[in-house]
Amino acid sequence: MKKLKIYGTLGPACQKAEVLENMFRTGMSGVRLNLSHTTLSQSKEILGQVFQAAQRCKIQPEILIDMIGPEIRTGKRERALILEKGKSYFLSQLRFPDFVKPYCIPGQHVLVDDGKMEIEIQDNGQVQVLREGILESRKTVFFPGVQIDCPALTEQDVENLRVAKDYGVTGIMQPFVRGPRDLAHVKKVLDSFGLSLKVLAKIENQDGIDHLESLFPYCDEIVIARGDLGSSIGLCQLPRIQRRIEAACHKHHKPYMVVTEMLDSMQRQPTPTRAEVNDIYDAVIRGASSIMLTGESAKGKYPEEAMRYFCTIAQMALEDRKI
Ligand SMILES: Nc1ncnc2c1ncn2[C@@H]1O[C@H](COP(=O)(O)OP(=O)(O)O)[C@@H](O)[C@H]1O
Ligand SMILES: C=C(OP(=O)(O)O)C(=O)O
Repeated sequence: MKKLKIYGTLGPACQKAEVLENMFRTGMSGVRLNLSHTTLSQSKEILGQVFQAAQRCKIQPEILIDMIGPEIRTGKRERALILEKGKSYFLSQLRFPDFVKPYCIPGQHVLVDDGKMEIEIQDNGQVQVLREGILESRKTVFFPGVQIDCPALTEQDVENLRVAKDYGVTGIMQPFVRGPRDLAHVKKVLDSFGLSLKVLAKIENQDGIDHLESLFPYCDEIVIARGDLGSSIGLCQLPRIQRRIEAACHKHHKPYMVVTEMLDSMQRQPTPTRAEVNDIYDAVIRGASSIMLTGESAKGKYPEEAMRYFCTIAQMALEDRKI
């Protein structure tokens, strides 16, 4: 049986070598750097700490970079914007990228930050808040029912790939894969830089689901990216779609990762919920090849404790999987 890989997302909460060392000691196999929030050259210090911590634990760490790709996000902001239910705000306050402006027509609903917030576009350059929340920097934006065309890789992505070798990157996560063409394009860019990195295809919308099996020859691993996937297909559909993707991967012997909100409550509390411990055990016993923490390790209050729970439960499920 193959070893389970366990990842943590890098961010301000875990950027100390001691914190990273504790995470490696409890069983973390590698890290993911989300390049929607930073660049490789801005992450030199944190990656240096990753290698230092891994070396102390005699681990060769996996370094995954998550590309910007066709993902749509709000702009950077120094201070969070509180969006109150029922209130109106200027669209410009939300800092959507310019290329989505033609789709901002009155009546259009938009999900923000993996659907935590929802707004409706109005006819006076304003939006009304349907589901309230706090809008921080660079959060995901999803227009239900609208096809927005974007390139597979942005210029920033290509620049990050150009220097990937210098930073010890071992794999790339391609967001919102819409079909084999996206992965063929990624492969072409990797080849042009002489990179032979592992390619992980993130399934985040209906296009990805519809083309799933045709992606298998073009990637090393499938990622069930439940954050954006939940917004795209509707949260109530998520469990059945997760299981369908898992079944297709098993049928074709394709490794897959399960990710997002696996220990979400541990961003704020030192212990997980019963549902979360079940989710981790279930994902591993059903055959995930890897699992990953996101906000819990990147910006949560308890990154080490979260990784400890994550690894302990995953290890237990892995032992039970042998039965
Ligand atoms: N490299 C980083 N620098 C600063 N903040 C980060 C970084 N990576 C992640 N974060 C923070 O942690 C949150 C959760 O991480 P992640 O799941 O990767 O992002 P998102 O949910 O935005 O896709 C991000 O929204 C962001 O607030
Ligand atoms: C991991 C995910 O991607 P991102 O953090 O880029 O939204 C997700 O959508 O589940």
